[in-house]
Amino acid sequence: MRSPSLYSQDDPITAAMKPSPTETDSERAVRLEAEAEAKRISEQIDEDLREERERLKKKRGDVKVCPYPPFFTHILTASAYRQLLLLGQAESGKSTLQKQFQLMYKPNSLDQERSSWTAVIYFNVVHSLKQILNTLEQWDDVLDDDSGDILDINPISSHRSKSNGIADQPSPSTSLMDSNGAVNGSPSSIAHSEAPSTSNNVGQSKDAGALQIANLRRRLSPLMAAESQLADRLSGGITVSGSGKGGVYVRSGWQARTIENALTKIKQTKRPSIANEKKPRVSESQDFTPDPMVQEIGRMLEACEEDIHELWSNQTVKGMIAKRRLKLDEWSEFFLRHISRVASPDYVPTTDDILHARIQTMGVAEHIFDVNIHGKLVTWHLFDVGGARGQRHSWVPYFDDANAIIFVAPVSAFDQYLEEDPRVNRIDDSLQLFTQVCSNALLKSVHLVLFLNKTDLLKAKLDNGLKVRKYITSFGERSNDYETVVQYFRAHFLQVHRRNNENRRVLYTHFTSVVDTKATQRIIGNVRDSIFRGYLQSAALV
Ligand SMILES: Nc1nc2c(ncn2[C@@H]2O[C@H](COP(=O)(O)OP(=O)(O)OP(=O)(O)O)[C@@H](O)[C@H]2O)c(=O)[nH]1
Ligand SMILES: [Mg+2]
Repeated sequence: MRSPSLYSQDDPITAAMKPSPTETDSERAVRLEAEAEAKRISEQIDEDLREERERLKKKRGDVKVCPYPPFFTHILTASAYRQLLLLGQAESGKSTLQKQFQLMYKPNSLDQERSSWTAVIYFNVVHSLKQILNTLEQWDDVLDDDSGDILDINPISSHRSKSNGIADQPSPSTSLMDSNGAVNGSPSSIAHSEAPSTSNNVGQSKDAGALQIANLRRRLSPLMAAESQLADRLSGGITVSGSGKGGVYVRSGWQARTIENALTKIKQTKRPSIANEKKPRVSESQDFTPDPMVQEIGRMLEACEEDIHELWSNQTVKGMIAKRRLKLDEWSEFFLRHISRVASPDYVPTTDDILHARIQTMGVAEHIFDVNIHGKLVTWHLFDVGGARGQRHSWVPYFDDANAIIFVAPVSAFDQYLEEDPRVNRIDDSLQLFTQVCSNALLKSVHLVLFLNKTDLLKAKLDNGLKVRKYITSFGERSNDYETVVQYFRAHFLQVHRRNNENRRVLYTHFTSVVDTKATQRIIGNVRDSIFRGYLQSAALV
């Protein structure tokens, strides 16, 4: 059983990387093997990226012709090549933020890769269904004597005394949102409301419920079998140890490879007609190469749409979510709620779908944008890193040339634990990581921006009655409202910064929900301006 979190300032670097004191020989062997494997893959990626950077340096046309007076030209020329790192733990929202940069500065490129996100979204759906079915199976005997099909009005009562460990798993979850349809807009239309069982028909209704789940399991089994095919397609066949929760890691440029790897090259220059305004527009000129395997899984999804609805609206499933026995990933709910659209035959991911899609970053992915700063084009090289512990050593080679860092910390994660080490609260891990970043000698002059992210999910959790003090004991008796909670977390990050700020640099903080395009793009604009102002200040011009 994990103890509640109390952030400690004691040597967080060692604390973050320390193996368990009770680690057995076999666990140690597994850990060392996993670390060696992660290191090997990471080195290969570093090598690929180094080559790519060399190639880019050679053809660097980043410095644009500038009509400014000579001294100003010098400043803009020197600043014309900027490196921006997105750092933070796994699932914090770095890649989602990168997509917002892409939307803002290179919208066409998102259009070009739109179709490759279909496989990711199918994978997210199939994986979520598997998670539901597996959890149902694990709770089978408990449900027999616990009427799991009756909704619990108190979503945080987790009935741990009966737990077989599932409720303690560190799966990130916004599943609480489900317990209150009014808040999250869960489609009450698909939640068929069965009358609660009376004492006379309890046994019968349980049998019927079990039969219904068994039938669904059978009908959905071909789809479940497709999960590994999708994972293989996305990862290019590379399995990374510690992928956790059955997730998939992808390398830089996976979008192009996914399409390239498709077995046939059917060029389709015209997309199906798009009647609905909300449907995405795929560039007419774009070559679209459907992957037959992904198409086949699309057909399976279409055929199983009713079954997926039935499972998602099943009272036992809803009850388990409400009781937090089933902790679905936050993106699961988004796609299951939109299953009719996702399972439709002419499905093309919307921008919102792409922002909610989940795929783990392996190593470091570089993205290049031309950013307009006061009429000048400055080329930004944005590095989106993998945030899982096994990936973090690959960040260091990028520290030397970094000009700015956006550190992304998910404040909704106060009730979640690291996939890599279920004893570590995610907020603790973020604080430890932020300490490392603030105190790193290579980064002491880097412009530092902090995104306290996933504020939408934090709000939903607090609205659903989740108590911060249950997970963060130092929170004490403070009020459990959104403003108090975010300011409390912010104060902790500011304290870390203050304690590690020999250079007296400014820390810019923003409360964000990076799936919110309008708000995030406004913040990106602020960040861009603050980076530029910081540069001019350091050049003593203002
Ligand atoms: N609701 C909500 N979801 C978010 C937010 N930020 C990220 N997400 C979702 O969280 C999941 C993880 O986000 P990613 O951007 O993939 O996380 P990451 O930091 O790149 O993770 P790694 O690549 O593993 O290091 C995705 O499904 C996102 O859609 C947010 O502010 N609100
Ligand atoms: Mg990522």
